[in-house]
Amino acid sequence: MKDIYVVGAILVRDGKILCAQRGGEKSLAYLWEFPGGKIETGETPQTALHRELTEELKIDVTVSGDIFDTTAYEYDFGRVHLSTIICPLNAGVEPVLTEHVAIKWLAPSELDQLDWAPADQPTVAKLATMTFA
Ligand SMILES: Nc1nc2c([nH]c(=O)n2[C@H]2C[C@H](O)[C@@H](COP(=O)(O)OP(=O)(O)OP(=O)(O)O)O2)c(=O)[nH]1
Repeated sequence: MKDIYVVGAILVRDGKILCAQRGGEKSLAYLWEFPGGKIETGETPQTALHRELTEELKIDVTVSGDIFDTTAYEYDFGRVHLSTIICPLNAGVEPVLTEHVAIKWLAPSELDQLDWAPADQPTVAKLATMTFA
């Protein structure tokens, strides 16, 4: 099975977390995820995430945190290893949707209202018990 290394951002603002909905033409259509993508050769999770957030959401975010969580899930197309990093988002910085069909800002305890990609579910459960300033 192919191993796919992915990094996702837990973008936090005003105590809420940004949730992004995948498009209908992609794999895992319409499921919710953390914005991000595949780590390319020569990239660290942090540099890959900075690149992906610039490409996907047109935001310039300082990605300096450590890995918050790593999960693995075997999809029919490969085994996704998803690492997530918490990134504070400054007030006034507005994401622009270029790939996702919707975004929502939810409190940690509200995250389970959405239909998350399977690889994300353990991380969502871990976040659900937390509070962010
Ligand atoms: N960005 C992101 N990808 C995730 C999450 N959870 C999860 O299973 N994935 C999967 C979807 C994709 O198979 C892969 C990320 O690839 P990508 O973001 O670079 O590419 P993509 O959505 O266009 O997917 P693909 O068409 O290449 O399969 O990881 C998540 O929270 N964020």
